[in-house]
Amino acid sequence: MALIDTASTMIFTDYSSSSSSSTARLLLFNTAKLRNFPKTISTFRRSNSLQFGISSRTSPRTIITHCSSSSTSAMQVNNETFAKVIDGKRVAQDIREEIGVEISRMKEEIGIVPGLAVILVGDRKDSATYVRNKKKACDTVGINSYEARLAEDSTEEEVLNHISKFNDDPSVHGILVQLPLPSHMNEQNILNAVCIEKDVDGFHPLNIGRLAMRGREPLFVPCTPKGCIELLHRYDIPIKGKRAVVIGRSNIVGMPAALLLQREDATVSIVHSRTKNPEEITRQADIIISAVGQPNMVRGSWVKPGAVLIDVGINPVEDPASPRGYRLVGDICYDEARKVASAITPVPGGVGPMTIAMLLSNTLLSAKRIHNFR
Ligand SMILES: NC(=O)C1=CN([C@@H]2O[C@H](COP(=O)(O)OP(=O)(O)OC[C@H]3O[C@@H](n4cnc5c(N)ncnc54)[C@H](OP(=O)(O)O)[C@@H]3O)[C@@H](O)[C@H]2O)C=CC1
Ligand SMILES: Nc1nc(=O)c2c([nH]1)NC[C@@H]1CN(c3ccc(C(=O)N[C@@H](CCC(=O)O)C(=O)O)cc3)C=[N+]21
Repeated sequence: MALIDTASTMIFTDYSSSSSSSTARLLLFNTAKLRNFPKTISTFRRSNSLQFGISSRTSPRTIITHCSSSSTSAMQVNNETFAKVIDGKRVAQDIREEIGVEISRMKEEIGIVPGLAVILVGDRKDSATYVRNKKKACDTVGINSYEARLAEDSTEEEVLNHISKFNDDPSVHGILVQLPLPSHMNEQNILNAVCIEKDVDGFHPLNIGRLAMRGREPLFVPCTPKGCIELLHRYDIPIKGKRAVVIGRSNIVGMPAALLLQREDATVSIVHSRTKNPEEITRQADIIISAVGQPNMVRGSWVKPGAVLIDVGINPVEDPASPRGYRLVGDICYDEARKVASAITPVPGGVGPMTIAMLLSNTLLSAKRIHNFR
């Protein structure tokens, strides 16, 4: 268990008020394995003996570090140029409107309404929130949503039965199994069972394999990496011939993001937890996509002047001033990096909303393909 005192908490809060603080101390949760954060934090709050800490169910590691902007703080008020903010929330909204128009056209012309089925296993609060948000997003564009909720102690077979039912259901065009799954389940078996024509997450090995191969086309591209590239396109940020660095190599974000950048003719390097001197590599990048799950890991000094920064990380950090008791920050130390970069995505309001927009887009794409509608 880690402890933090009230004084540190105060300094931490100062950081959120951004421009006036030159040095801030943050309590950093190691959230790579801590996606049930609202639950975890409410657990902290119930504890009398701790201000906050990491529960034993999650990561044992609490890091306290600095995310300062001291090298540039002298110029903070005057003469400072800030990176353009890549507004994922706005772009996602535009995309949703475009999708809504297409869905109406499809319904009018062939009487088909796309359907998305989500399978949620267990009672993680964050997963339940994501699933609720996906359902709301479906409602706003006119996609029918179907949901299967299974108890934490369900068997793999029960999950496979639901997948099989949705595979066979003609009103379902997309199937998403919310991750992570309970640890007693074999994620590979379950993701393999989703038929590739309905694999709107793009996590099936055949879709990933095709993404990796030249001359092959996946039926679906994973939503988060697709959203990152879409943001670059919509902001007219060139990728071809650029040096791109992806931080993180997970199956769902880092690895497919690197493959997509390569498909866009970037020269790609991948930084992971075993990389030595990652900042030497990131400093060469024209484009950085960070998907690590370490709050504020990428400092201003890691960034080449003028680079474009896409921050996938969603990391909860304690914030007593926030109604939820925490707030979300990215992997990139935003206040430092925006003084060096030419463009940057915020957290929240950057990649997150794009992930959901891409899920809707993949569901529409699937329904169009299945019904041969152009
Ligand atoms: N905005 C969105 O829509 C989404 C956001 N996310 C967020 O993105 C982040 C990453 O998610 P995900 O890919 O699923 O996470 P994973 O934990 O699966 O992967 C994290 C990756 O980061 C690498 N890594 C961990 N620590 C370091 C370090 N200190 N230096 C360099 N690399 C490191 C790991 O390396 P190694 O392989 O060596 O272990 C791993 O490849 C999380 O914050 C998650 O919440 C995720 C999905 C969607
Ligand atoms: N099968 C599967 N597919 C996924 O795509 C998948 C998953 N499992 N498991 C969990 C991760 C995480 N993820 C996010 C989606 C949206 C936001 C999002 O909209 N975030 C908002 C903030 C929301 C808030 O304020 O809580 C934002 O960044 O602005 C974040 C994260 C999808 N994931």
